[in-house]
Amino acid sequence: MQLHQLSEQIVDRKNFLCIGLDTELNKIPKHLQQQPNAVLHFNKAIIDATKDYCVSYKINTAFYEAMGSKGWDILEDTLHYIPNTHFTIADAKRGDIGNTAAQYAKAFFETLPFDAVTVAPYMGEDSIKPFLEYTHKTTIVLGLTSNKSSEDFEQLTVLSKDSHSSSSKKLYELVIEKIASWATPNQLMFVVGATKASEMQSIRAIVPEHFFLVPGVGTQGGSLNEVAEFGWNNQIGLLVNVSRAIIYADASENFQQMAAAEAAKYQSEMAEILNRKLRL
Ligand SMILES: O=C(O)c1cc(=O)[nH]c(=O)n1[C@@H]1O[C@H](COP(=O)(O)O)[C@@H](O)[C@H]1O
Repeated sequence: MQLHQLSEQIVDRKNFLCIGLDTELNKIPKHLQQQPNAVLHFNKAIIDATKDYCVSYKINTAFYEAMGSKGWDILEDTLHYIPNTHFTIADAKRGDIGNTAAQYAKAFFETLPFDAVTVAPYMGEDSIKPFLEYTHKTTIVLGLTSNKSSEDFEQLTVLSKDSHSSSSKKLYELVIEKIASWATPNQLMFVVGATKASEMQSIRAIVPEHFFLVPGVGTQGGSLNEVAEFGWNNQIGLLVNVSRAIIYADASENFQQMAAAEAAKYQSEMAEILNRKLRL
């Protein structure tokens, strides 16, 4: 699925919710933990329960890599279980020199049929371009991340020079501005954390047309209304990820109903925002 199709799904399904499948064996309901292939079983149950309330699933590869080769099989089986009406993201945060980046791109876009992959931009152009060569896929670049440590590097003020002038900017602003010139908004998204909603407005001014992947609503405390207030663009432009607050909504035998109820709550808040914004 490409980004224009994701926009259509958002309007049709009346939500811009991405559910993060950050599954850990010791956090899933106790009664499932002893079953063979418990993590896959849990993921399928969560997808069955929530697919009507979201438009996307994000599989954070770390949770599967941590399980060894069995984990990679579960990741693959989970991906194939997701309906093709949903936008699929490999949250892998890759970033390496050109020939290695080309192998990462092949891994997530060819060997595995993900629609999108997250990448870390700090090794520069040759680490991103191999992903952008897949013009029918989406590359999601970390912009301003939701964690406190984004202060360490992303938020540093740097001097930006070209042949005519120099000005000071935040490093993440420079990164977003430069990378936006490497591909069209049809194949490029930026991660902007929901915990950084106030900065979202100035990022929108740099990239008015791009989709943002917005993690940090839910357990990390970001506000959905603030995200909609500051991150909205004229094509909606927002995909909000929630992981733990939905998938671990309940640890009892009712976990599916409770995950569905939590996802439905986000969906209806988003439907209200869409109604309000699209009427303007
Ligand atoms: O790229 C991401 O998805 C990401 C970027 C970021 O700035 N902050 C962030 O939390 N994430 C991811 O988004 C998910 C957030 O999970 P919850 O806090 O449980 O909703 C995790 O998979 C994180 O790795």
